Amino acid sequence: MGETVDTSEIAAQLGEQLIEAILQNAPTTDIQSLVETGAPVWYQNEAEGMSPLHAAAYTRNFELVQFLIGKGAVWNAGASNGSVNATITGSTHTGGHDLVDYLQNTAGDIALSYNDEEIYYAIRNEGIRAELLLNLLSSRGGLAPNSSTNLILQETDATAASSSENFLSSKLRYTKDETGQDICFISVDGEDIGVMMGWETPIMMETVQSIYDSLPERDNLKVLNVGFGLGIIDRLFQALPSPPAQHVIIEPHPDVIRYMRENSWHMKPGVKILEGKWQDFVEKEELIGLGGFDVVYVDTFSENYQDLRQFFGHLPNLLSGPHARFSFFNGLGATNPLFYDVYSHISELHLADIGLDVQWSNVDARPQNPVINHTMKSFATKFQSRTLNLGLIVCPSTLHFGPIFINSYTSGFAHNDHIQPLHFRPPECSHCTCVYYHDWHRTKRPRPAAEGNILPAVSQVVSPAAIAEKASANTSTFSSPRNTLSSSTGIVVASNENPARSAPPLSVAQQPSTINAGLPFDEEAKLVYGVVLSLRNMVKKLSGRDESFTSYRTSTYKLHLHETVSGYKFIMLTDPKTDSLRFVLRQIYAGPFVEYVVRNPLVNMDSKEYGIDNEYFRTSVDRLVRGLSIFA
Ligand SMILES: C[S@@+](CC[C@H](N)C(=O)[O-])C[C@H]1O[C@@H](n2cnc3c(N)ncnc32)[C@H](O)[C@@H]1O
Repeated sequence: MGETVDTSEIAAQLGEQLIEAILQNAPTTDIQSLVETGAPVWYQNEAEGMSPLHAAAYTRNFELVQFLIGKGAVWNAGASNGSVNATITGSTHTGGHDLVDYLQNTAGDIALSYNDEEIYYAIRNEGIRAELLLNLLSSRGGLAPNSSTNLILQETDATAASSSENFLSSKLRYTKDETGQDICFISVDGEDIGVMMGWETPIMMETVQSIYDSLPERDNLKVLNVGFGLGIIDRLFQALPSPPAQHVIIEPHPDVIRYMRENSWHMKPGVKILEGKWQDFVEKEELIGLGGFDVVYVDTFSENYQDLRQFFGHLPNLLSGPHARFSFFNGLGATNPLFYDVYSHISELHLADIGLDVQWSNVDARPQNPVINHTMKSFATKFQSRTLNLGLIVCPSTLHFGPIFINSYTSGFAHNDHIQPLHFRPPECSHCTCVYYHDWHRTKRPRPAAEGNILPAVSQVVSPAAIAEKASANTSTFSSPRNTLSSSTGIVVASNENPARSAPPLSVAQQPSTINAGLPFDEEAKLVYGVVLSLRNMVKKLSGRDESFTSYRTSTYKLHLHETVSGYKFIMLTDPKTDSLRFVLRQIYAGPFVEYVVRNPLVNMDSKEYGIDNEYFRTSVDRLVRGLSIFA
């Protein structure tokens, strides 16, 4: 008997070869012949979740991106480590499910992080095409509703945030946030998830204003609102110069209905409350018999795009005529710009199917006084509202083609296979300003920076002994967003706090690290930055071409560099034996940094007075680094 051939292993080898060739900028013809001879374009490696399309996006090779898409590359690879199981919800209120995380960037996200519109649009358009096709197939029964390639159809879990049934039977809590704004929560797995938050008011205001301004007739309006929540939009409808003659609200949740009753909504003139889900009424005389509506607005919770699309199908029966306006709160993939973009377009196309014309407009609805909690953070992106000819769609999150400020380097000297601290600094500084510090392991610890030499939100070097005591059972502690992370081996890390509120500095006697200490870490950072700049310039001069260096090795450490096209640098120092960490640096940049720093409006990247530290970034970087094989 002949030997068994392991085809998956061969595919993996070819896939790796293909990715490597792309990253090495091999000639396009070589890459094409690799694909022609069987290298799988759908391949996604386990170590980094990288696909050929990711690699082409990293190297900004548009021609290759087009070629790979033409050959069947998966546009949303990375959405969940190869098998897509994200749910696109039909309303805003996704219950905090992130569609991607730091290891789950799609190739489109990478293009976006480079501000590469050409590549981004090629991938996005492929996304629209593929998702439309999958929608069509599923609606004709040609595809199982939980196909692993389709973004929209699969429920990720059955918590109250993603299952309508569970949501409707869970307890809701109405309260005020710390800025005094109304907020409505449910608890999912012990975490409070905002169903509706007062800071979304500007989005609702923009919606009502745009609808109202575009109505040819404003008297005797008939308005239908699906999903009361905090009643923000209903209050705004009621506050119009000519309030609706008829105002129908569909709401199924018993706690919301109780809240409505407590606030006398059942008594308001012209208001009719239909207690139940829209699905219960949409074909019933009770609703249809009320006559066509001039305005229909939908903002539910825990429903997905399939539900929303079903609702679209009923619009011709609900709207009063060509002058009528329809709008919905668009949270389609709102935590990821690519999915958001793809699904905004898909909804537009599906609305066109039923004769609705779409117009979009923008609204910046960033919270003025952001409350730092998980829910708020995941939605605290720049908001966008989109106006329709026959309605208005409001969308959280916006495409980010603005400049991206990134500059990072690591400092310190390695021991074992462990990686040393990371520092980030704004690119404009001619001297080194440390805006982030993270250390995993080292024998020769840096000393604390001189007073006044580091920015708020940048870590202080503290005693490993003190840390070790605190975190004895835990090798990595992120107990609070503004907390101290400790590594099992010592040192530092973070405080995102105002120094005045931070823990008091350790006394000299408490600082055993000084005996074996290296330079103060701010000095060390400057030194590394200087070395990198000099080497970079030297390489450029010597090569006489547009060449850059990506690493160098001494007998005691190895320095890895990733420089983005926009000129920012990511640097790590490791043990000299470590293999290339270029991909890891790229991942830190395209993953945690873009996700939690660049796209986080709470981080002021231009600031020379404040660091960029934040819980999500730190946790993601730590998890990414600790997951590396060299860390094992
Ligand atoms: C995000 S809130 C709406 C917020 C509202 N737009 C406002 O301005 O305050 C979602 C509401 O939709 C309701 N809801 C959930 N599923 C629904 C369904 N199938 N039909 C009608 N309402 C639903 C929820 O109970 C909740 O009150």
